[in-house]
Amino acid sequence: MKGFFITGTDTDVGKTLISSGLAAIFKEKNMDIGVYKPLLSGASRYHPNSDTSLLKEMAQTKLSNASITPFQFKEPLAPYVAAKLEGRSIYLEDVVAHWKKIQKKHDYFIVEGAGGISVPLGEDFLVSHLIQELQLPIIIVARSDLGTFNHTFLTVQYAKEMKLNIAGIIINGIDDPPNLAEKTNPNLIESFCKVPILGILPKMQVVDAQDFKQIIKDNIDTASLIHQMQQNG
Ligand SMILES: Nc1ncnc2c1ncn2[C@@H]1O[C@H](COP(=O)(O)OP(=O)(O)OP(=O)(O)O)[C@@H](O)[C@H]1O
Ligand SMILES: C[C@H](N)[C@H](N)CCCCCC(=O)O
Ligand SMILES: [Mg+2]
Repeated sequence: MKGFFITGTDTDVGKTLISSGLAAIFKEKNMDIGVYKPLLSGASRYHPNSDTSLLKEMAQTKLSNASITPFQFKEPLAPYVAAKLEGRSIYLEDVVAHWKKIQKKHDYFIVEGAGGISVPLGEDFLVSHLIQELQLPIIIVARSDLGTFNHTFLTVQYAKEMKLNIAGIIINGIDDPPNLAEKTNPNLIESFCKVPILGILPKMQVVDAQDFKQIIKDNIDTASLIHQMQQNG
């Protein structure tokens, strides 16, 4: 399977906005793109603002909300914990079984995890283990401000230890004008992590997914991402 797994240094770093924007850009290029956000906590997959709905709408896929997100949980917690509170147990093989069903429906996929790369998703697995199963290259979404170096470095080291294929890092939410940490972080991250920065995205005053798609186009070499997707798999 070809595509990207969008992970991050934390929850709320912009994975969904970036995943849905990238999916919309690939769709515009006539690519047959699907989305998968297997575990959603703290929202209903049918709510118009849920990760699931935004991904589906931007990718313009016919996949149902239930197949994009087979597992949903009420509480806004790590999926493993949210599942436990409902007396449920989720196993990696269940998530992979759903993936095997939907992956036949599109040529390319954007997959979003939940929170950061080591968040517990189920009984026996973290986000990183799901990535190993899906065998997709990862894009790491990181914050822009002070403190992000440490989170990003640790995420990259862990991803390397887990033998994941890292396509690059997207730094999201830079201020206008950028503060001193935001100005110096990209070079610092690139030189110590030895992973390419794919783009630096500004903080939006009013968040709109279509406008964000344009921001991605303006700041990320999406043609090169498409090329990478076509080569992989
Ligand atoms: N560049 C940005 N400018 C302004 N707001 C942003 C930006 N990126 C993300 N946001 C906002 O930050 C919030 C978190 O973004 P998003 O839902 O994409 O995070 P996430 O990493 O997918 O979180 P989760 O781990 O819950 O899936 C959202 O309200 C989103 O609109
Ligand atoms: C509910 C939230 N929006 C995420 N999907 C889940 C985030 C779990 C984070 C767990 C942690 O790193 O402490
Ligand atoms: Mg999200």
